[in-house]
Amino acid sequence: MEQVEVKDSEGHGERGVDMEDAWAAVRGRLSELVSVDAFERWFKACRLVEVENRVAKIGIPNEIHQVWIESNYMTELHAALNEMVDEVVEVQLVIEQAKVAKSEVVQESVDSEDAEDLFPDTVGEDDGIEVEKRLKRVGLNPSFTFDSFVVGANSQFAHAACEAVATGKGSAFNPLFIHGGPGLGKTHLMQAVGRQRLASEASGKVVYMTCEKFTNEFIDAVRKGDLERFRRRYRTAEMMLIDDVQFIAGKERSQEEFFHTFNTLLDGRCQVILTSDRPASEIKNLEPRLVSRFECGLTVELQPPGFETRLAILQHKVAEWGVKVDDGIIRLLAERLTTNVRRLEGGLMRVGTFASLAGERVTVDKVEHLLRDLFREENSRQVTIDSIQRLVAEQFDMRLADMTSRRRPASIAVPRQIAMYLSRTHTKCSLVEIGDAFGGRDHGTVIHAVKKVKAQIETDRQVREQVQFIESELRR
Ligand SMILES: Nc1ncnc2c1ncn2[C@@H]1O[C@H](COP(=O)(O)OP(=O)(O)OP(=O)(O)O)[C@@H](O)[C@H]1O
Repeated sequence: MEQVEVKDSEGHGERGVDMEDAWAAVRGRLSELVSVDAFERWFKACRLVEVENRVAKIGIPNEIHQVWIESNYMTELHAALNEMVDEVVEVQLVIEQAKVAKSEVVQESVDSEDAEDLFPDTVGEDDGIEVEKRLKRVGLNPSFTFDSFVVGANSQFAHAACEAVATGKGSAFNPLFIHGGPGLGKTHLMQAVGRQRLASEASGKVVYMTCEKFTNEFIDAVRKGDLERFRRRYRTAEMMLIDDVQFIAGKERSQEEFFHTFNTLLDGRCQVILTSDRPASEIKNLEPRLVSRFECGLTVELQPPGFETRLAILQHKVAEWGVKVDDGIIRLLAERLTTNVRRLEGGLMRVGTFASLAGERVTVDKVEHLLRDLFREENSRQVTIDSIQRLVAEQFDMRLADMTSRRRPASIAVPRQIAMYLSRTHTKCSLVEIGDAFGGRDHGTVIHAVKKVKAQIETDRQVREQVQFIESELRR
């Protein structure tokens, strides 16, 4: 095999070969050394970052790739690098998360002067490769696609809205505001829209950024007296994806700038998608005019997936990653890891890696041991009647003791009924146990409270919003 010579970390070797060419050669060799499946799954989204002093750095998209490649394919990776590039003594896997990669990309673009660099307008001869390149450039994670997102009742509406925006049928959903707890797929769905736009429109000007990044760049631009360039860069986008918008809370000047950027983008018919860990109206210290701008399109929520959906997500990941784990173990993970999808992924990865390395069947005891920290955390996150009572008392500014007292003014009775309703819907406690926890009330009183609050949620907006807010706090 002919070797591609690589000498420095600037992307060029003595023969002017850049990292992309070198990696293409390594990929070619790797595709001969590992199965087609493994190659597609584990090496497609990687790149050669540099080779310096015989140490090769390989950029990988996430921790899962790291565990998997380190456990299974280091020999092949070494061999391919040695044959195609240079004799390397060490291979380092470096996680290039989308959010981090994006920052680097944007920074490069600042240096290279203006907005044109952010949005390459031409597509090369090979559209497929071009799309992958553009994904990287924009900072989108190649694995965040619609195909890899498992839809359940918890995400149906958000998924449908994102698909509509991606296919151009949701232009009225502007901005699209996606909120929900951590690890529930907000970034995944948002980036899937960006990906589709990039894949379908040759000149789609897509920008992905975290709100933290926006704020930092803004502060930097103010410091350098370079606001004009900052504005030029962001106000010419056709699709703007902004992650973790809650980060802007309490930052007055950044909010001011954000407000104007936002207006310019919407006036220019740019599609804006925002994600947040809570609804706009619940972001503390967010200017009311921004709240109302965020709410003027469509707001969708991602909720934690139910058991069936967790099971489906795990089954999908098992197939996608090619891990070998018994169905019984998959069910166990779906039963025990309930808070979010990131945890499900983490649990499955650990179990799958053990199975592959140890080459033995994973037993329930082994899972208990391997995932003991995750299970412990899940247990401590369990919603209890006590945690509900505390939260409701805090929200309604009443004494905790009144949850169990006999006092009956509406300012106490109404929150107490809400707390009973939440105890019934968010814990596995029986009516009798709930009655006991509320000062020894009988189960009929609990049934009455649950019915009443249920009806009020349907008819009374204020009660509905109060209950929804407490529910979102319980999930944190
Ligand atoms: N429905 C789903 N189907 C398949 N994978 C999912 C699903 N939901 C989430 N994931 C996966 O879970 C992980 C976490 O998702 P993501 O980063 O989008 O969460 P997030 O809501 O943006 O979290 P955070 O607020 O912490 O940034 C990702 O690897 C994502 O691919």
